[in-house]
Amino acid sequence: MITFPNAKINLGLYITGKRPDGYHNLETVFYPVPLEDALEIRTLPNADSKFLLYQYGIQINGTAGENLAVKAYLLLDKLFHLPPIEIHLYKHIPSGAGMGGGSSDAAFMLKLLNKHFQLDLSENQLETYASELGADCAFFIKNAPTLAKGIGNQFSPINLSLQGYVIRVVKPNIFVSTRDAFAHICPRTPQHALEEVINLPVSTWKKMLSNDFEESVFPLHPEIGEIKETLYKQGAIYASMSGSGSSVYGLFAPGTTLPTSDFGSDSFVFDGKL
Ligand SMILES: C[C@@](CO)(OP(=O)(O)O)[C@H](O)COP(=O)(O)OP(=O)(O)OC[C@H]1O[C@@H](n2ccc(N)nc2=O)[C@H](O)[C@@H]1O
Ligand SMILES: Nc1ncnc2c1ncn2[C@@H]1O[C@H](COP(=O)(O)OP(=O)(O)O)[C@@H](O)[C@H]1O
Repeated sequence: MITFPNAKINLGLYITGKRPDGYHNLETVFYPVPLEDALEIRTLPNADSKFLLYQYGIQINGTAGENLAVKAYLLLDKLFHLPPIEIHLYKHIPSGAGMGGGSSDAAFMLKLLNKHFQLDLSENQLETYASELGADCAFFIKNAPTLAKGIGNQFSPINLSLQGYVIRVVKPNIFVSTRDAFAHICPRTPQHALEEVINLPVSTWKKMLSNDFEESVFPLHPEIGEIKETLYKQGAIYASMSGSGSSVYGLFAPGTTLPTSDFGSDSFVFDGKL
């Protein structure tokens, strides 16, 4: 059985406070983007090990046991004693990009196992398991535009459609660790309420909507800020870094033909339609 875990972008991201457990409270809107990995599982009868992981496409760091798709399998295996499986993971979503690729693989693995082994888990149960695997992981269960608060795991659905908008995502060859990006942040209350700004026309977002991580990440890596400027020069209505970086996206009016891009041979570029 196969599934296609997609990426997300953050529309606005405000770090509002630091909690006693070291995590940060934030406010953001997660929006799904049609840049997809491919994740396939097959039951392995008479296998010696619980799982075999085959990985293709973009390389990611870490051992098989550290892979979030595997962690998702092991989480449900602990509870439901699943048969051994073979996992094929084709990575298209760059990691360390702020696009939630690893979290998406984990959430889609939970959904895939639920279906494949008929576990009959509800969306709420899947969200609860997903939140054990990463702060933004549960978003990918419903995978619909969501306002997130708390540590990024308290969700309210929002009525927002960017359908038809053209998107360009650029990920330079720079790895920004989410943990390090948080370490340089000074939490504050946002100037404009995110719930309100997100309902305003996209043309107002340039002035009204921002990502607090840009202030901590752009000075360390000016190339990332330059990509945002380039996307505006190319005609983006709104451009921003996604999550804790290092990817930057531009939203362009429906029907836009994007100019040819030259962000350097080291950069990953995705052009698509929302
Ligand atoms: C902050 C966001 C916004 O979208 O960044 P991106 O991952 O998208 O870049 C996400 O919510 C991230 O979610 P996720 O990537 O799952 O975070 P986790 O693995 O749970 O946490 C990585 C590290 O970030 C820090 N962390 C994470 C979330 C949070 N609300 N406060 C934190 O301080 C912690 O130091 C934690 O050890
Ligand atoms: N299936 C996976 N895909 C991508 N990254 C993974 C995966 N499993 C574990 N990781 C690890 O998770 C970290 C963050 O990856 P990812 O979630 O893609 O990025 P981001 O947090 O920037 O959105 C990376 O350090 C990577 O090694």
